[in-house]
Amino acid sequence: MTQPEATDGTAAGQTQEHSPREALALLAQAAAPERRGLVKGLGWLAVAAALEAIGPILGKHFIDNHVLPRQFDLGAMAGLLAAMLLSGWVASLTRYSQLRRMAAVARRSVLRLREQVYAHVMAQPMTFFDRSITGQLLSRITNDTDAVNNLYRQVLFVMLDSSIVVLGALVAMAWLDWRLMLIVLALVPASSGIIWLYQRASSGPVQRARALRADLNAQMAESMAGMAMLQSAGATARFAQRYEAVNQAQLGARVQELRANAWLLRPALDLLNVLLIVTVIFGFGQRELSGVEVGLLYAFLAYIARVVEPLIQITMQFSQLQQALVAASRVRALLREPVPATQQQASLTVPHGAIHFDHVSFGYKPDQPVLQNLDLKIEAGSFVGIAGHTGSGKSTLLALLLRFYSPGAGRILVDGQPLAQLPDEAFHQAVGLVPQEPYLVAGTVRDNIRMGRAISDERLEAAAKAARAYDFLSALPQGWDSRLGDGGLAVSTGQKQLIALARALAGDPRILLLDEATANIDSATEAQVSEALRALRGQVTVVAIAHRLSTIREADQIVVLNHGRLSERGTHEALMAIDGGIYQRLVQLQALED
Ligand SMILES: Nc1ncnc2c1ncn2[C@@H]1O[C@H](COP(=O)(O)OP(=O)(O)OP(=O)(O)O)[C@@H](O)[C@H]1O
Repeated sequence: MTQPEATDGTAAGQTQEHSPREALALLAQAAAPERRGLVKGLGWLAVAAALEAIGPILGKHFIDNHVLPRQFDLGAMAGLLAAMLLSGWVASLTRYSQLRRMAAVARRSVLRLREQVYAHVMAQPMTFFDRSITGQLLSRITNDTDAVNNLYRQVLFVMLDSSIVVLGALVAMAWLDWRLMLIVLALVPASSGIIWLYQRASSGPVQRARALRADLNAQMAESMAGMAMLQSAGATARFAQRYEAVNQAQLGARVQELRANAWLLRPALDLLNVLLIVTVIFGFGQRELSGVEVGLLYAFLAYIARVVEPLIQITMQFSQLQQALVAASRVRALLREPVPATQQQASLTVPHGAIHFDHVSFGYKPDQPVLQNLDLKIEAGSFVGIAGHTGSGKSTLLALLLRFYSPGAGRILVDGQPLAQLPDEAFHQAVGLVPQEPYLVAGTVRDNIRMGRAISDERLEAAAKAARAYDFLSALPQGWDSRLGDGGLAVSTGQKQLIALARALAGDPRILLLDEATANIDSATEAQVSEALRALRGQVTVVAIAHRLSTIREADQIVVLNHGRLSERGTHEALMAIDGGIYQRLVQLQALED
């Protein structure tokens, strides 16, 4: 099948809106089943912040009531000190246990989210994958959901926890002296201003680094998928150079981002801290410094120390937070991609396997018809070969039968029932496919034919016999327990193709589709495939696209497509009798090639 063209990086329908609201909605949705646990956790964090806020007030009492008036009431002083220590410890313990609880909620939420995204992508129609670039899709499922994990950690731990601490300290300060509290409160807009400046300086590099990273992933996935082509074309060095260049650019963008952090963000926040302390001390200097004010000064300095660190924490996480928000909104956009509604009827089955293309038209793009008004009846149990020039629509016809796409006009009937209405299970049971590129999984011969289906060993062997694969499989070093696929035995393309045929037949299909299954195999194996197809006559409807016309020579009916229209139809002999016909010319061309 012709490879789809990738025009842009995003799957269609994926608007690139990166609003924080979208991202937060995603978090809320993924954590929804654990809302109670989260609310409880937040409640306990508030208790911890309140306990922490008590410390400096106790310290103030200690100074004002005991140290300055020189009232060394040992019992009361020990009580105050113990209360300070205890409240600190209990606060730390509470905070630690709640943060652990939230980390677990985050892990479980991301797990759920990843499963949801995967299932959603799997449910997409083929047109979605035509529009997406595999590497970017992979990156979306793995990296972006990882980034959502980060977002959880940051939103829940840094942002919420730090905000609660800041709030607790501000309330305590207001209670002590609201005017001084207002001075400290100025810290919030001042640090927001710094964040804004920082964002402006770093958003370019942040976006660039992110885009380049996605590019790196996409390049890697594409290179792996096309390794044979790259190596045979001697293009590996060039691709490595391209990868290196993007890698360098990504590093450059990251360094720029870190520079903005090191030269702007941290020094500015430190300066702010110093300014604040100076202002508060100056504020005290303006008053008549009575004894009582010393305790207050102590409490305020203690609170400032507590407020500044969480605020710095919030701001320092900002660039990561930005990335995580972008990733989360992308995941949400992916989840918004609509899954087409099916009108399947549970009662339908495929008892025979007769196919009727009832005036079917189809185009991948609305204005470019690929199949035009195709009217074709295929009897149950018959063998039909599809031939035609390259690009004539053969693979497209098969893609429609496989329900990868739906006809634009007309309909496809199987045993008189609309193909679209067959329930998935009945459809997969009824239709077997042998693709052009046979595909082996890492596992034994049995695993490779069974493919996780509940099929008895006897049935597997019968399928292997029908596919003419039994003899060579049994002769492998460990017979049917030999390992194939990644890290397993190397078998020839022809042998892989016989395994693929056995796999398709093991499911006992009513309809068997072959997509250029004999294009890359030797003549001896092709003869075996032809023999197998002959033997299926009367039992299974076979629709075979064959570039190699000898495979379909004995078909009951050969259908020739030309620019998406049915142009000739008949047995090999009948079509060869059409002088100047497309089929005749294709056969002659092939004879010349051979
Ligand atoms: N996924 C796709 N998206 C857009 N256009 C496509 C897609 N697949 C095929 N086409 C276009 O549809 C037309 C028919 O292609 P198709 O693959 O069905 O032809 P074919 O007869 O099977 O060709 P070949 O023998 O080369 O496999 C071509 O013009 C092709 O470019």
